[in-house]
Order: sequence, then structure tokens, then C-alpha cells
Amino acid sequence: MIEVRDLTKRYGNRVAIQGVTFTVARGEIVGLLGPNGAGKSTTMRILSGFLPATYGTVRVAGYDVARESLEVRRRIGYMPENNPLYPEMRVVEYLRFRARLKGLSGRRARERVEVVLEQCGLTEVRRRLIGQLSRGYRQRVGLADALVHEPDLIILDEPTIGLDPHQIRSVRELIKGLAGRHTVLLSTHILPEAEMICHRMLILWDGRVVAAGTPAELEQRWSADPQVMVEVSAPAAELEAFWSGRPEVASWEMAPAEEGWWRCWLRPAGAQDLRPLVYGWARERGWTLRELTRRRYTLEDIYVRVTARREEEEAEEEEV
Ligand SMILES: Nc1ncnc2c1ncn2[C@@H]1O[C@H](COP(=O)(O)OP(=O)(O)OP(=O)(O)O)[C@@H](O)[C@H]1O
Repeated sequence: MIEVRDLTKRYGNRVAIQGVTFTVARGEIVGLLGPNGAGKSTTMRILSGFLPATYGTVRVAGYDVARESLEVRRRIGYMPENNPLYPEMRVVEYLRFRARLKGLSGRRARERVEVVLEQCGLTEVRRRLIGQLSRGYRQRVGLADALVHEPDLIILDEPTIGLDPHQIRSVRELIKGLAGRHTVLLSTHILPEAEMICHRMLILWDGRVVAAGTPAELEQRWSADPQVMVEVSAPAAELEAFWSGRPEVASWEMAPAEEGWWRCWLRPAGAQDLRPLVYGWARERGWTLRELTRRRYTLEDIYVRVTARREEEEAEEEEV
């Protein structure tokens, strides 16, 4: 559905994005993640045909964004970060006006507006002035606007920013419900949000894609910490002697938990998973185990690690 190749955008001397390449399949929900200034909005504006690229190509449903921008816009529903709405218009008027602008006939516009009012939970505020709506409702109006012409591709720039937790939940549910029928590209700087909604994520850092994959793949690739934590009830001296004597255990630490229980952190000699071994050892020796876990990184940790690694690489490049 989307094919982005070597996309670069300069604002004067400032490079906003550089060599960004990715694809999005039909029906996927893909998250563009990155801190402020990473280039998310710039990428989305180019994809929606609102900003020309300095270099590189974008194809949406086979059409070139630069050369066939009308065809592309017809297929895209775009909700920019600061969604410009007309505060003096009523919700239903505004959506009909937008639908007409997007080329729908009067009758089709009225039909579609009814559908998106329902879909976005706006029925009860349909007659209200947009300027008098809460932020959450205004966000939903933006979403309804993006959906009204039934676009194949929906591009949402920070769709949950500034919303309260209740509103965030309902907007996320709404987006999730779009998968399959629509392709969705959304930006966020909140990892758990991407993890909850997206099939796949692209991590943007300083204008470049530094990691990409499903939440599970990213977790696997970036969370290879083989350290194991064991909570066990056994004499301390026996545990200490045992861990020291095992060639599979490269290093260990121990701290008392409550009465008779010890918390031990074991690092394996190789990359192997120590958990099955520990279980076997405990059984053989009659120790009681009550916890045996491997540290799992959250996506938040991964994000910090990916971006920290880039900073290190850049520092090294500067030294050279
Ligand atoms: N119109 C502009 N003129 C000059 N520089 C710009 C312009 N728009 C964006 N930039 C710069 O380009 C870089 C990428 O900005 P962009 O808004 O795409 O990032 P972002 O990831 O969307 O950030 P945020 O989460 O803060 O919106 C930033 O360094 C920004 O300062």
C-alpha cells in the first residue's frame, strides 16, 4: 500500500529526514515512533502529498505522491497533528462540508457523514459547535474527517496527544477497529501505545529509521539479556558453593529475601537459557523454588537502548 524509498527532506540546511525507506502492506497498522523532532510529522506530510520531498520516492497504492498527487489524496485520510477545524461550524455541517470538498456527491456525503458520526461516537454532539467541544471530541471529529471519504489509507499524526486516559482508550479502540478494511500509519512517541495498536513499528531517530519490526521482533532483537533470577529456599552456603562450581554459570549474585529464601541472579557462560537447568538442579537437590524468571525488557527499555546506541555510534563517528 505504501512504498517509501530513500526519502530525504531538508528545510534549508536542516536535514529533517534522511534515506527513509519502508513499506506498509494493505490492512496493516504501522506505528512511526520517535522522540520530538525525529521526523515523524515530516514523513507523514510528504506521504499525504502536503509537502514535497527533497529526494526519494513515495508510492501509495501504486501512485507516485509527487506526480500523481490527486490520485493519492483521494485514497488518503490524513489527520495532522494540530488538526485544523472550523470552530464556528457544527460537527455535522463541518463533516458534510469536508466530504463535499473531497468530491463526494451531496447524497453520498450525507450518508457517509452518518456512518462516521456513528463510528466515531459523535452522534450525540452532531449539532454542537466544534469550538465548544472537548479536546477528545475534537480529535474524534478529526478522525471522522479522515474517514469520511472511505480512504484506503489513513495517516494519523499523534492521534491521542492531549487526551485524557478515557478518551485515549476510546480513540485507540477506534483505530484498532480500522485494521483490515483500512491501512493505517500513525505516529506516536508513546511506546505502549504503539505496542497496543500496531502490527509493526518503525523507530525513527534523528531523521533515520533505526529499527523496524513487530513489537515481538523488536523485543526479541533488543532484549537479549540472558540473566536469570531465581528465588529459592536452601542453605546459603550450599547455594554459593553450587553456583561457583557450575561451568554454565559465568557469574552470580545473591541477596536474602525473607526467612530462608534467597534471591539469586545468574549470568550464563554462553547465551543459553539457564531456566531449565536451574529447575533440574533444584529438583535434584530438593530446593524449593518459588520464582524463576528471565529479565524481559519492555519496549520502553528497547526504545531507550536503540536510541542510546545511535548516540554512542554518533559520538564514535565524531571522534574518528
Ligand atoms: N517548517 C520547518 N522548517 C524548518 N525546520 C523544520 C520544519 N518542520 C520541521 N522542521 C525540523 O525538522 C525536524 C523534524 O521535525 P518533525 O516535526 O518532522 O518531527 P516529529 O518527529 O514529528 O516531532 P514532534 O513529535 O515534535 O512533532 C526537526 O528538527 C524540526 O525542527
